[in-house]
Amino acid sequence: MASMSADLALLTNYPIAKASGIHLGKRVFGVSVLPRTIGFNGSKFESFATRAVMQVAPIVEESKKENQLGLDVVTETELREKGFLGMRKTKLVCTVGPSCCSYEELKKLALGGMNVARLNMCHNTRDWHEDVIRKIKKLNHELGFCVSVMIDTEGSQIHVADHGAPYSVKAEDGSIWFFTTEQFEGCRPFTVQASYEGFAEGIKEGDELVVDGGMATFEVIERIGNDLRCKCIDPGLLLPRAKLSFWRDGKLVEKHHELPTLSTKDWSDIEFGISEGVDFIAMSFVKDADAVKHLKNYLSTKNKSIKVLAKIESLESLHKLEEIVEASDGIMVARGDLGVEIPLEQIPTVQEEIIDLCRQLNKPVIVASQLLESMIEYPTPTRAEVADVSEAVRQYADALMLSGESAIGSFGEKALSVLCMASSRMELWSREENQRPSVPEHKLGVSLPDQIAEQICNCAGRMANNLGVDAIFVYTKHGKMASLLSRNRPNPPIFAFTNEKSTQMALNLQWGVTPVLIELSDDMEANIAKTTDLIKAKGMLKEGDAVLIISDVTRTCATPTVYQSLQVKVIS
Ligand SMILES: Nc1ncnc2c1ncn2[C@@H]1O[C@H](COP(=O)(O)OP(=O)(O)O)[C@@H](O)[C@H]1O
Ligand SMILES: C=C(OP(=O)(O)O)C(=O)O
Ligand SMILES: [K+]
Ligand SMILES: [Mg+2]
Repeated sequence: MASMSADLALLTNYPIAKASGIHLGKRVFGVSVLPRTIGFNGSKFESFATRAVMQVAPIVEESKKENQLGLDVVTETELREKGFLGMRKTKLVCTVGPSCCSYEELKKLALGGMNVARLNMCHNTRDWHEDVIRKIKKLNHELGFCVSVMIDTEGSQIHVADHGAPYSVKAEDGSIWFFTTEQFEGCRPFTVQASYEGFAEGIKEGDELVVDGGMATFEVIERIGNDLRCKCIDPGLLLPRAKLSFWRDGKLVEKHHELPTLSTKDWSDIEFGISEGVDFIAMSFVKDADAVKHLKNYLSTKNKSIKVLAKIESLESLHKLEEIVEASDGIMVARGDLGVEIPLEQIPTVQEEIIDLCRQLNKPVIVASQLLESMIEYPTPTRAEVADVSEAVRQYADALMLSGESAIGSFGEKALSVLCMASSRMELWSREENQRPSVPEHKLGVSLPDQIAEQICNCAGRMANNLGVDAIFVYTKHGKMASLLSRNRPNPPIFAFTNEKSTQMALNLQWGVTPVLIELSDDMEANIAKTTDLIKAKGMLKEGDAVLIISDVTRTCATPTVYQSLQVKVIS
């Protein structure tokens, strides 16, 4: 007879237990929990992080004094150290949690290359989130960083269940378990609480209940009111807040349509985000374009330019992928929940399809969840994790995201430096050896000016590569031209000069774009002269360097029909 037991001494602490899930997920990941030798690049990662911190610190002070050119301190350091072509293109998002929420810890992540800080509203209190957002704004304001803030809604997670204990619990083969919606304190043997009243609705005898995408599987043997009696048919671990899915005849039983995408709590979190001036709202469990449009309309009535990202994490969202991508300002491939709703072996191809579609439709895309999961616990990643990160970079995702690695892990900074190193390496390889076509076939523009903008950016991308220019400068109000350039994934970095703070913060998520906040006038020649002079004065541009210049703000009365222009300037 099976007994409910805490599994392994290693798994008595919740965060560690969760992290270990990936190692112990028998048929899922099959990586052992044997102590691993730390060698390889361990010391290299460390020295990289230390070096970055040491060298950026004096520049932080300097740039505070005279910062006519709104270039953030981290980019400035990277540019000085590595030159234009050495700049990292892939953007990095870090989830903030208890392991990295102090001012000093956040500063280290900012120095380490965090472009966007993500706050998962599923966890912690309003006061805690407010405190973190204010610290990030303070870092930006006082030390010259440029870290955007994203809140991620809780959404209606109908399939979360808890066994009441803070550690993982083992389900043995043939053991009988009770999944209930009854709320009670503490834990009862063989009893799991489901988070949502209607979780068993539509579920029949013989259906399969799968925990965390395959950690354990049960067969439903009886439905009693809202509750289910189940038999374990594939033993494994139940972690706290485990994700559940139901399967019938090898197909997922879809249930998300039962609840609204944005709950009352989500709306209250959104109001909070608006009042705190966040830059992005990531919507969990998006089912169709309507929810995205609804939130975007709401934000526009409030005159807010907050960007709405749709998280692709359910089968339903895959059915309506194109309309969701079109309606949103960006996408997150939320592999954690997605892996519960589709067979795991489909994740890699689905990820690539989503990334390709986002590029076609010109929306930034983040690849999220379990990128360096073992680093929650260990100071080096598995080789397989580095390969996964590199593959996302090769597929040209705009951004990569850390979850538990930064939120609760002991090696968040190091995990960030692994992302930096692995993405820089793969970007270099892609540039030199990867022959994938750089311009997607899909045409976006409907109006003539939009078509012109798109064609100019497509040509500019090719031209920049063919001419081997050092950098691309784009002058943009709302970021459209900058994103169209980024879409072509050109070799040189794209400097996007804008006079809109919200544009600067939104472009932080876009591949290869360095947003720079600066006063722009109607006189484009004056803008170009001013920005090149400022960059030259900082020693970042020298005689003979070539810059490709694109603008979409030349709609002056003198040249009413010229919407966009493209020129190459060789610095004298
Ligand atoms: N703001 C926070 N406060 C406390 N813990 C957090 C916070 N954000 C994230 N975490 C922890 O980090 C883990 C990984 O984060 P994430 O992947 O965003 O959440 P989830 O596991 O709920 O999908 C969470 O399970 C939780 O334990
Ligand atoms: C990023 C994800 O969402 P969350 O962490 O909010 O569950 C995910 O499911 O992969
Ligand atoms: K969430
Ligand atoms: Mg999720």
